[in-house]
Amino acid sequence: MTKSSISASISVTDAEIAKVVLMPGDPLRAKHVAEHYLENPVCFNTVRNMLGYTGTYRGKKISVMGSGMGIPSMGLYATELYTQFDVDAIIRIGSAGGLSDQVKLRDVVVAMAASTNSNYGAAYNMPGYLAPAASYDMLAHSVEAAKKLNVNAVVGTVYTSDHFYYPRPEINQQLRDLGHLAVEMETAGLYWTAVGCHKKALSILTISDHLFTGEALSAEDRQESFHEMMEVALEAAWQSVE
Ligand SMILES: O=P(O)(O)O[C@H]1O[C@H](CO)[C@@H](O)[C@H]1O
Ligand SMILES: O=c1cc[nH]c(=O)[nH]1
Repeated sequence: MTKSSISASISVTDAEIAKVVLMPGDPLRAKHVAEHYLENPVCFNTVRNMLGYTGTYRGKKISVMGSGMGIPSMGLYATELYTQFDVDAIIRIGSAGGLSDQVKLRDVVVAMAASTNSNYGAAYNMPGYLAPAASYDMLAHSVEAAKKLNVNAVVGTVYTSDHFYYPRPEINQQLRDLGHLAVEMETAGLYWTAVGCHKKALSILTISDHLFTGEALSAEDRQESFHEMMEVALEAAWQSVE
C-alpha cells in the first residue's frame, strides 16, 4: 500500500512497501541488496538513514529495509511495517557469531527459535514466557531453497543478546551446552513482534565469526557467504508472496 508519511520512523515516498520485507541490521546492506538483487528498486525511506527500498525479484514485489541493531530498533520498525504498512512477512538477513560445533564460518543458520536475555517479551503479559519462534511455512521454504541451491543451512535455536560485549563471556559455554547454534541481537524481538501482530517472520543468518574457534571472515569472504544467505532469503521471500 502507498502512504504518505504516517509514522515518525518510516516516511514512505513514491514507492509501495511490498507484502514481504527483507531486513538486514545495516541500512547500507539494505541499499546493497536493493541495488544488486532487486530489479528497478525505488527508495521508500530515508528517515534516520534507515534506508528502505522496493523492487521486484522474479516478477514479484519485494522490499528491503535496515532494522538497526538490537531488539528495540527491530521491534519499532517491524511493528510499524506490520501494523501501518500492511506487511505480512519479514525475513531478517543478518550476521551471527557461531557458538556450536555444528556451525562453521560461512554457514547459513535458519533460526527456528530464539532464546534471549531481553525482557522485551514481558510486555505481552503471558503467565510464564512467550516463546519467540519462526513461522513454520517460511522456515520450510527456506530449508527447501537451501537444498535446491546446495547451500549448507543449519536449522536450530539461536541466542538473541541485548549485549554485543557481554560482561561475562563464560555464559557462551552454557549457551553452547544448551544447544544454541549462534548469537546475534534481533531475532527474538522480531519473532515476538510478529506473533503480537499476528504476522509472519523468519531469521536467516550467516556465521561471520566463531566465538569458540576465534575465526572471523574477511570482508571478501563475508560478501561471498552473504550471497548464499541472500539466495535462500530471496527464494523464501518469493515463495511467501502470491
Ligand atoms: O549483521 P546484522 O544484521 O547487523 O546482525 C548482527 O550484527 C550486529 C552486531 O555487529 C547486530 O545487529 C547483530 O545481530
Ligand atoms: O551479534 C553478533 C553478531 C556477529 N557476531 C557476534 O559475535 N555477535
